[in-house]
Amino acid sequence: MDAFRLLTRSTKLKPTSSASDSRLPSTGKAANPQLFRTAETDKLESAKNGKKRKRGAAIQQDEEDVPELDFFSSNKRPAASVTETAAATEDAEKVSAQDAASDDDDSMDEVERRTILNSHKIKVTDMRDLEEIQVQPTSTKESKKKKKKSKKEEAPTLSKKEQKRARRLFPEPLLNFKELRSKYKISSRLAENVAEQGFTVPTEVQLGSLPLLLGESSEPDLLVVAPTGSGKTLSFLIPVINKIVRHHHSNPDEHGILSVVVAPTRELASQIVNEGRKLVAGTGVKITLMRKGMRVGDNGDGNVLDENSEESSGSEDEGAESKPAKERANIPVTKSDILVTTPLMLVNALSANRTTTVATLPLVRSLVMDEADVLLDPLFREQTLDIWKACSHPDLRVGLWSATMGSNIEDLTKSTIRERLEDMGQKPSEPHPLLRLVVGLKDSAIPNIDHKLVYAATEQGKLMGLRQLLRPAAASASDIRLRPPFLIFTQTIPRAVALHSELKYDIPAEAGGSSRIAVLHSDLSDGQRSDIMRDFRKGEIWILVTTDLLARGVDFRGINGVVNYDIPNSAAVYVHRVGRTGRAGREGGIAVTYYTKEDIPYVKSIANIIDVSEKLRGGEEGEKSIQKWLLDALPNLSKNSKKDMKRHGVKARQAPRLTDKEDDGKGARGMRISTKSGFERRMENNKRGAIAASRNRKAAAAVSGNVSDTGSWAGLDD
Ligand SMILES: Nc1ncnc2c1ncn2[C@@H]1O[C@H](COP(=O)(O)OP(=O)(O)OP(=O)(O)O)[C@@H](O)[C@H]1O
Repeated sequence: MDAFRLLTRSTKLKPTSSASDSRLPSTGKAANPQLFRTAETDKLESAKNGKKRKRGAAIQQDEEDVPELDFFSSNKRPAASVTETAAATEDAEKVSAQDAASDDDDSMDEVERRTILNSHKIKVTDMRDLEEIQVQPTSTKESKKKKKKSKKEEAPTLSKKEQKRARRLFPEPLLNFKELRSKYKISSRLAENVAEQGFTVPTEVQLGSLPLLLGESSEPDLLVVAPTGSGKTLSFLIPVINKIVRHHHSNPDEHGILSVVVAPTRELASQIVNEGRKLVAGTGVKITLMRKGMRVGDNGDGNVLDENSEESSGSEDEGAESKPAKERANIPVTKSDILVTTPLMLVNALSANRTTTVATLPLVRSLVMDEADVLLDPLFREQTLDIWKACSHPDLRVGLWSATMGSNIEDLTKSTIRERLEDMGQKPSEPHPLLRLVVGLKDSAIPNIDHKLVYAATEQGKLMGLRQLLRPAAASASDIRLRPPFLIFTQTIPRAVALHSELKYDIPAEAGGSSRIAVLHSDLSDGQRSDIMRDFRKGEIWILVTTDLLARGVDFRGINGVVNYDIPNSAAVYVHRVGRTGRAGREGGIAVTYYTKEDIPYVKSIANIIDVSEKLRGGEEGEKSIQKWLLDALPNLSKNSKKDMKRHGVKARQAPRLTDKEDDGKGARGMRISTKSGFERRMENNKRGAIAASRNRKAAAAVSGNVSDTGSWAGLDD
């Protein structure tokens, strides 16, 4: 068969049975959030857990007690639970401390640890040079002993395999959330706040990373690569908050920014603050979202944060920065412990919009980089490194978290840690390792979603395919069925705008009309962006057209699917985009990727990711959507073309930015997103609406007393 015809065959589409509708992410039924485990370790873990439960179940919740999760909203907490009462905290500290004492001697032997970590596909590695590991062994007692064994002489002769083995660590895993208090002695109020989230089982990344960050060994610098939606936020927030609670106890007079969390987008930063607020309630720790106009940096009295400007939320106003110096001096200064920020926002604040040298943040002991690979990518690298270097405390620990991490990022991390120490001329109070924790296969997509790679030939073909997708009611058995809510990704802002204006009249008035579909991108104001995010989370918007702005980190729990209307610029972007569905182990999410003739050179890396994800999932060869013939037939991309694609996307879609006047909402000519004019579609839509309304009136008259279900999603009728 001719190679082109071969390539243009779409992957096999499995009809989605109606039964699968009942297990959609939006139905809110959270499965076990762990992606990898075996029956053998289930038994081992429950045996261990059983032993502990007998001693007291203050924090661990039983399966039956778990509240059902809402249609992609955040967990609700009873108002009373968040009131900050110091007395209650103290009482709880005493009770839980008694519990804690009874659980002390429950450590596992190395075989058990290995079994559990391996079955959850958790791999912990010491990233330092072998010589360093021998001089300063850390982590578990056993690995310490091993490494002490005259490794000095052995090191130069070790084979690569042996070196790998020497670096491998098997720390104790966290079996349940109760252990946070009983074994790791975290603040009782924090432990309660975690328990109130209603989570029953720690996810793999929590299971592996929390003991490393909370254990007795010296806190490491940590690089974590774990699947999308696997609970990394909780994994870094718990240790950061706990460290600050401890700090407040031991240094009651030292207040200021003790931790900085950096995230690439405002949407993600604000989500981290929301998660953080649930965890800090009643602990005395304060978490703040960085906003324009806030004053931060060393004023000689530690780090200050001008909170007056925080109230200027959402708007683009210049806040305190624009106020005369006299007025600014009178602004009451409140101190925050955790600052969550985008890189540019903090660097601008530290350097008066790049007009001065970057001020320091001398009290910061923890720097968390969420989506670290993108923060250290050339796009943000300079700003992120400036922040890293501004954190001048010798005992700073860094955490780098993402679902994807190239080896170049690991190298950059190692060299930055080294350079920073050299520049400072001051040694940390105790030596500590740089560890790497990987869950599953590095840089792979989650195995619990269905991937569909669909050849659409042309731009028009994609639009037709998408419209087909919007009509689940009319779909035949062989079609893909995707129920809202879902996200649609495009390559550029003009294309997102154009696709939105093309689709918005497709939604019948009786189903909510154009208000059900929205577009979100970085050209919108802060206020517009947060309104759209809020409405999508509330379920008022069903379809959100967006750019890679929302590709990373953003957690809409009940999203049923993701449509890559334009193929992603890299395999990593694919992993993050599709990871917006299938969060916390939810099954039933779908990721549809359309590709055209122009895209064929770029599809192989995506097909490979899908192939690996399907292998991780297991199942029959015939059930896989990526067949071997497709992988063999797709061309490989050169290194340079990959780089070019990562930077600019598919060339043909790089629409020159149109001015507002020129923008007809349809993007550049050759790559227009349009089948009919907006006017034609509006007229058609009005006509459809009138017919449907008249049909409804007749039906309502016939069946009196029955409430019509026009608000629910039944697809878009022709
Ligand atoms: N142990 C748990 N059990 C069930 N749900 C959990 C657990 N831990 C976290 N979650 C939920 O899982 C969802 C995803 O978590 P989070 O946003 O931290 O993922 P992530 O690993 O940071 O993903 P991404 O790589 O996409 O940023 C959240 O809704 C969170 O509340």
